[in-house]
Parts: sequence; C-alpha cells; structure tokens
Amino acid sequence: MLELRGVTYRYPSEDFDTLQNLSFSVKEGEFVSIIGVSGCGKSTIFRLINRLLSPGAGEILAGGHPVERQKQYCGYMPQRDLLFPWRTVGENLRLPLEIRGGLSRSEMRAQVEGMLAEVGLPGCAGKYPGELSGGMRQRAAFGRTALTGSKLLLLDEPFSALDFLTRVSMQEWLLGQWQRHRQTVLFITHDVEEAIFLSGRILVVDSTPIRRLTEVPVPLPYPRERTMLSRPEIAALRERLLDSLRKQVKEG
Ligand SMILES: Nc1ncnc2c1ncn2[C@@H]1O[C@H](COP(=O)(O)OP(=O)(O)OP(=O)(O)O)[C@@H](O)[C@H]1O
Repeated sequence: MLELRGVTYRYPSEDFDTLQNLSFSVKEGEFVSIIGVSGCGKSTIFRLINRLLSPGAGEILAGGHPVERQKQYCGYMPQRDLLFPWRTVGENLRLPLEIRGGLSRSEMRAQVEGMLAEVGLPGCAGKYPGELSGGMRQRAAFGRTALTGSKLLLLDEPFSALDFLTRVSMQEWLLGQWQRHRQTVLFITHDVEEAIFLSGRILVVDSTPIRRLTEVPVPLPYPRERTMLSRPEIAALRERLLDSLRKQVKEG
C-alpha cells in the first residue's frame, strides 16, 4: 500500500538531514503507529508522504506507483483539527468532495450527511466548529479526511489535545471505524499506550536523523479490549518502548 525507499530529506534552512536513506512499508488494511520523541521528524515523514515536501533522494510509492503521479492516494489529518471556523461542519466535510469535483450538490449533501451519521454527529451539518466539543471536532475532522475517499489515512497525533477520558473514547471509536472499513492507517503518537491499544505494528524512531524505524509487533488480537493492556506481556512491551524513548531523549 505504501513504501518508502531510501528517502532522505533536509529542510532548506538546516545543515543536517531529518531523514537519511529511510525505508519502510505498510501493507493494505494495516494499522501502524509511529512513535518517537518530540521533534525527531515524525510529522516530516507524513509531509513527505502527502507531498507537502519532496524527498532529496529516494522514492515514495503508494499502491506500487510513485506518489508524484497520483491524486488522492492519501487522506491527511494534522495534529490540530484545522476545521475552517467560518464554514459549517457540513461545509467543512464537503471540502474534499468539492476538490475532487464531479458530484452534484445533492450527491455531496447525501455523502456528507452519511459521513456525519457515521462519525456520530448526525444533525450537526449546520453547526459551526466553535459550537462542538474537542472530541466532536476531531470526529468531524476525521469524517472530512475519510471523505477524501483515500484508502490510506495519515493521522498525526489526532487525539493529543483531548482530555484523557475523551481520548480513550476516541481511541475506541477509531478502532471501531477501522474494523468496519479497514482503511490502511498510519498513526503518529507520543503515547505508548495509545500505540499499543490501536496498532498491529509499531514503528519506533530511535535515531536522529531517522535512518530506520524499529518494528515492534503488538501481540494482541482484534477486536481489542482495554483490559488487554494489563496483560503481563503488554506491560513489559510498554516498559520496553518507554525505555527506548527515554534513551532517545537522553541522547537527543
Ligand atoms: N519548516 C521547517 N524548517 C526547518 N526545520 C523544520 C521545519 N519543520 C520542522 N523542522 C524541524 O525538523 C525536525 C522534525 O520536525 P517534525 O515536525 O517532523 O517532528 P515531530 O517528530 O513530528 O515532532 P512533534 O512530535 O513535536 O510534533 C524538528 O527539529 C523541527 O524543528
């Protein structure tokens, strides 16, 4: 579904590489998280995949083809929800459909209403983002990302700004969505427990510049229950991951 081959990137204003000869791949229908300390370059990986940035060397393939020659191969949800405050929730969700083009107003309305029901916000089309709670805004932003129609979703710390209880319920909600639709999800988080609860595999950034991602499979079946997190092997995995992040903070 997604493959990075020997990707190198350096910000024009910097004299060091953020990514150096990085390769990894994600299979169709996988839920994969990337964890790493703040500033290590996780979001840069997303900006390269979604072509906000271009690699200095190497290539990025989606569905086996270079991304430069493709449209709408991924949906991107940035850290903050970035809903346009002057557009209603319905108008925000309509945006990817307007960009894609080719749909009548009534077709767009039907798709937006269907998605709002899907993300648990029926009847919210006419509200403005400022009238929604943080969790509702994130669900609306997720709906907008899903309406890109892309099978590959890049979610960059989508729940980091939410309070603990909302975050936990949003994690469960996201897993439900993923289990129903089986999009391929690449998810960035600082939160080791969140990565374990959601992912089939975790990719750990343990070097700067990022030269490789250490792959850690999560030994839990789907559907997941939060109680699974208290299994001894999962507690040990959490400690191992926290340790490798702590080491990176010290080295950084
Ligand atoms: N536009 C830019 N120009 C120069 N350097 C940048 C730019 N954007 C990011 N950087 C630097 O590149 C590095 C990686 O940034 P990036 O946003 O990818 O990190 P991150 O791992 O996603 O961080 P966080 O978890 O805090 O969001 C950081 O050192 C950052 O300062």
